[in-house]
Amino acid sequence: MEAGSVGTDVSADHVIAELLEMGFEFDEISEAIGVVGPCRADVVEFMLNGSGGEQRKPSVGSQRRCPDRSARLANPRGKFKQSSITDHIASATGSKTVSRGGEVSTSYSCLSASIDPEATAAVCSKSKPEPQSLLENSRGEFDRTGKISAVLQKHFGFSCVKGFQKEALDAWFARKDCLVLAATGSGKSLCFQIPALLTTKIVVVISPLISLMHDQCLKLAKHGISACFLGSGQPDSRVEGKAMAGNYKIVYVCPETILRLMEPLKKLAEKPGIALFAIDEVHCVSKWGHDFRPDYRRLSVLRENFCSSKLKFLEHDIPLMALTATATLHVREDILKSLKMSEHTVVVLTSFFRPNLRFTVKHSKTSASSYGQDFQELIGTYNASRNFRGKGQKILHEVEPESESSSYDSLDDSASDDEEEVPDIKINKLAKSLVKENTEHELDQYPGVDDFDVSCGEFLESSRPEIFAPPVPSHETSSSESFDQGPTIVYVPTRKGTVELANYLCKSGLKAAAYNAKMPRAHLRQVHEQFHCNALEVVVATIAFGMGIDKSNVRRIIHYGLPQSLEAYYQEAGRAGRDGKLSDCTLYCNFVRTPTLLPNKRSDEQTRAAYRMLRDCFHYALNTSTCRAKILVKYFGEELGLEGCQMCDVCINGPPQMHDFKEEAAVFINVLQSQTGQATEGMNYNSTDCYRSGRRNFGEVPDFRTAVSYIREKLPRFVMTDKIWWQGLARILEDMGYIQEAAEIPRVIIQHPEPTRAGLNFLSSQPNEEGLHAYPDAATLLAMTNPKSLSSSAEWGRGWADPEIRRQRLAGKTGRRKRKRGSRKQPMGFTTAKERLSAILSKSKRRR
Ligand SMILES: Nc1ncnc2c1ncn2[C@@H]1O[C@H](COP(=O)(O)OP(=O)(O)OP(=O)(O)O)[C@@H](O)[C@H]1O
Ligand SMILES: [Mg+2]
Repeated sequence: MEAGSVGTDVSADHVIAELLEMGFEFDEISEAIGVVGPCRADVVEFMLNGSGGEQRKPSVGSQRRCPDRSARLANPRGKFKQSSITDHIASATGSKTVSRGGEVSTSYSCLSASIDPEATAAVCSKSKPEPQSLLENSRGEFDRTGKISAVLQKHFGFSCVKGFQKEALDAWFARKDCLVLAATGSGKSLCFQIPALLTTKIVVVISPLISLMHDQCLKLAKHGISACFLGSGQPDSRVEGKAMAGNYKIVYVCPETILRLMEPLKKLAEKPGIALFAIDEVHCVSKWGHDFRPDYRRLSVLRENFCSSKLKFLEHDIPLMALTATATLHVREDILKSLKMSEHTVVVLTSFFRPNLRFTVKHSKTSASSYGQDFQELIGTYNASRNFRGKGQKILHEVEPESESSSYDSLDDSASDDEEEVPDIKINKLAKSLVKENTEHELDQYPGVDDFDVSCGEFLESSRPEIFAPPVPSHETSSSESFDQGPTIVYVPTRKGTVELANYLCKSGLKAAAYNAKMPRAHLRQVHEQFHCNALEVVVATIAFGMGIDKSNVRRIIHYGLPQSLEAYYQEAGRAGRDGKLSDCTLYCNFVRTPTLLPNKRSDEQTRAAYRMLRDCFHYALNTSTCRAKILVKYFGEELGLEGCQMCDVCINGPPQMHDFKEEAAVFINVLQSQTGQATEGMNYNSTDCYRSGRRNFGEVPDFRTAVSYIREKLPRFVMTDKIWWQGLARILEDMGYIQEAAEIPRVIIQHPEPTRAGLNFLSSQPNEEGLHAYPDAATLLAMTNPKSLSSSAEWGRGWADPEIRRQRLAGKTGRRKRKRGSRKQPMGFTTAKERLSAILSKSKRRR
């Protein structure tokens, strides 16, 4: 709770609006205001603790009872009253603390204003005495609350820690291992930075990216805290030596390096001591996560080596604190196990919901030919705000008309290297040389590229720490003024895409730069710097740019192409709106193109998991009926309540009309049933009886394409239907549990669907069933509304009805697809691909 940051001077109306937004009931608020007056902190305090002692918490689901909701919905962009992360996470959302033993507690805390010192003491009293160093500056009298408030205020300018930060700090005080799961931008870094300020010991932080370590060290130095980072490149013995001698309060180390530094770290643990090992972005530990880094997995050495049973000088094990914003339940379990975290690990879990992020999905070809349509609005926005700002941007307009000179591929080599030139010209000049190196559709597979040209660095505390001004309450800025400003990050899948799109945006007058792992490190570093000092409007990047980046005013995250997982998507989207103000996260996805996995070495098990993640992501994009924020947090195991976010495209537009898929579903399942030779009790659906003569008649295995081709051939009313439409139906039936994938490794689109028992029951009972009503997904809607065929298979289907064409095609003479020589896939047919399919057959036989 930000006590005092919103003072008593704001009107009662404002306080009421804010607290309604947070989810409190109107009656409660007005009762509290009647007692304590119109101060938000006092009102919350009263509602949580004051009236009858009963704690009440706002439920996320009830967050949207604000009376002005309809006005906001009508004009969400203009007069939207922006909610802030600080409001929702610091004050409103209690964090759940769960020990691995199962103990759960919920807390609402503001150390400086409303915390109950006895409650805090209760946590301490269960633990051993405080470390000596914690007592040093307080004349033997330990005042944890006051001390935390003091360092927080002194170094960071914040008045209080958030609930989940306090939980994590409590775990550290109790010397317990701790897993912190909190939304992007919620402030996880403070959980491990504050301990460094409360003891004479050192905090060691394991972090996956040099750029991330660099940014954090730079900020810490500005806040008067000495720090250094040790990357994986050429070691600098001077910085490393100083770090291992305890000269910096916080030492950031990449996982590869920490494994090399085990012996020096043991000495450091002896003197001056290691207060904590923090493992940031800990989802990188898990093979089931989206950013698996094998070296993260070896970090179990920390628990194994830095315990009192191994190091006799230690009075207790050095606590581990693992932190992430994107870990599913499966990944969380894997983290605890892989890092060998203690049985008593405290799990601090807060909401993953980001109330100020507005999610939208749009259909697009996501190719260079669609830039014009898709980026028109973005270009217009920046150019309009530049014109509005007038003079300040003149220098850029002078450059832009020579449009060649502002694009990557057409800069003049002879341009002077004058130091005084404007930054975006410098970036473009540098980038020009990169174009040739980025012409392939290569992919950046891991965000974990060491994207800086330095492998270590030291950051001494500045003598006059810079105190960041506390965030400006959102009602004090006009949303229409602030929304359009602030930078944009566009994520594209390929390196070539970064250069092409950045080039296009530059030509359209924007200050844009490309960023991918193949570019020279000097360029990457420059883009980082330009981005952070607001010299760039748009960074077009692969996944190499993202994790942990903490720039407060990013207003838009655009994904131009489907990410590989919802974890990656939410992680990247989490770069937006870290100041708590309304920000847009737009995903452009080609609904009719089947997404594919990035080339990568994977075991079968990992491939299966990777396809599952990609499928979940595709289904998110195709969804037309469930709030997007709801799907996203559900993915991380959280329920958002019935109302949803009320901001995403689905909440705003509402679901499409339901469609009765009964007839088509019966036909489809019946054909599949015949393919697999499954018997159905009492099947009497006349229109499809003709397919029941056994699968040998038209296919040897359940096969989606064969089934659809067969339906189009046999039932004239379906001859014009598109494959995309049937894929949509298959998704619905799979969701309902009527069909399942028979292949060992399910892909994004079902390939070998076989009816389940429930599907067969539907088939036998369906003449009496009322209907099979479902929302068509986005691809199905396209197929229903688009008069043109979406997939080339529609044409294939049309021709298929002609016996002669069919004969020719089966003979491979006029095959629709001419496969490259050496291509692994076999042409579709009824007697081919035996090896590949026999595995499926035997699996489906086993199941039966
Ligand atoms: N108690 C607090 N009060 C106000 N602001 C805070 C507080 N704690 C952290 N912040 C601010 O929140 C912002 C985000 O913090 P941080 O980078 O630690 O987020 P994060 O949770 O690590 O996000 P990510 O998962 O994206 O890395 C920072 O700019 C920080 O200053
Ligand atoms: Mg972080």
